[in-house]
Amino acid sequence: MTVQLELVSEHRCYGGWQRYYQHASTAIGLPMRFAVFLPEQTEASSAKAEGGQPMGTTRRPVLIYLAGLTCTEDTFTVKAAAQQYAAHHGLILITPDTSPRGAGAPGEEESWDFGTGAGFYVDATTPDFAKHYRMESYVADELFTLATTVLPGDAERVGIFGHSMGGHGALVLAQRHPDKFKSVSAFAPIAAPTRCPWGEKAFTGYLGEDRSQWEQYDASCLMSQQTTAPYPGGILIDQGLADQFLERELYPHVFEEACAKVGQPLVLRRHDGYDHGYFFIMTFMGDHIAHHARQLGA
Ligand SMILES: N[C@@H](CCC(=O)N[C@@H](CSC=O)C(=O)NCC(=O)O)C(=O)O
Repeated sequence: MTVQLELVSEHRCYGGWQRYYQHASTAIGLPMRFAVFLPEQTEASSAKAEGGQPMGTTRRPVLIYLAGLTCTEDTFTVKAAAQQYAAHHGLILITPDTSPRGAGAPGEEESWDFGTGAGFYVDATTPDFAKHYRMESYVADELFTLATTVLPGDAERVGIFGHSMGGHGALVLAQRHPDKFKSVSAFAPIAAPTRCPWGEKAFTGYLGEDRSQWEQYDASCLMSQQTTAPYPGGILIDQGLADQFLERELYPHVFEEACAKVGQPLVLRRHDGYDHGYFFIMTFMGDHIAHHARQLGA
């Protein structure tokens, strides 16, 4: 596979490197951007990066983070305080943008909860969106492959987590691709998108009016249909109780019920006073990265 990754910028960080890349995405059919933190355990070097060669010789576990509505690859990178924990455990952290940019689909710029910045990590099937809005394929196939071939990630040790729309993405992609993602966690995920306004709007636009098609991208529906626990090592979810979106959009109790029904171990922690933002996320980031490090054998 010949892949041209354009290094947009790199920054020394906790003994490793924080990098931003752009590339021509085959899944999306447009340029895409992602950020990656390479811990020093990958033996990254700026000389190798300048030469455009794969950097690092030691394959390390990878953790993919999916961000929420309105975010880019930069949001988690600068706001979540995650690199210090990844450096400690020797984990590679990768976070993609949240949608195609400049797809030209009708209505994609009209609202902050649909279209640009709101790809919902699905492969769209409606005619207006099917060509470029293919975020499931982008994350689970293209980014996964980049992370474990061009970048020095270990393909057998990849985990996934995310926040809000990205928490939904993590819980769904993990269940749809358990062969690829060996650990999963989420911050304030949209846990039952077929029941909430954000999910109804996105799924109507990306998947069409037939609600039976939506269930394949609803973490709670997927979990309730499992015959055995897909993640026997456990799933971790943190939820703030002062979250402004909790009642209307998130429904963590529905996912909790689905896990109980199929015997999926779940640690769902509810925290007084925490809202939906990155101060909440950074508070519990160390626990999430430790959860993945344990399950990935980092
Ligand atoms: N613009 C919106 C708020 C958008 C918002 O809160 N986005 C969240 C994710 S929400 C679910 O996916 C986010 O992560 N924002 C980035 C940040 O830096 O906080 C509004 O007007 O309410």
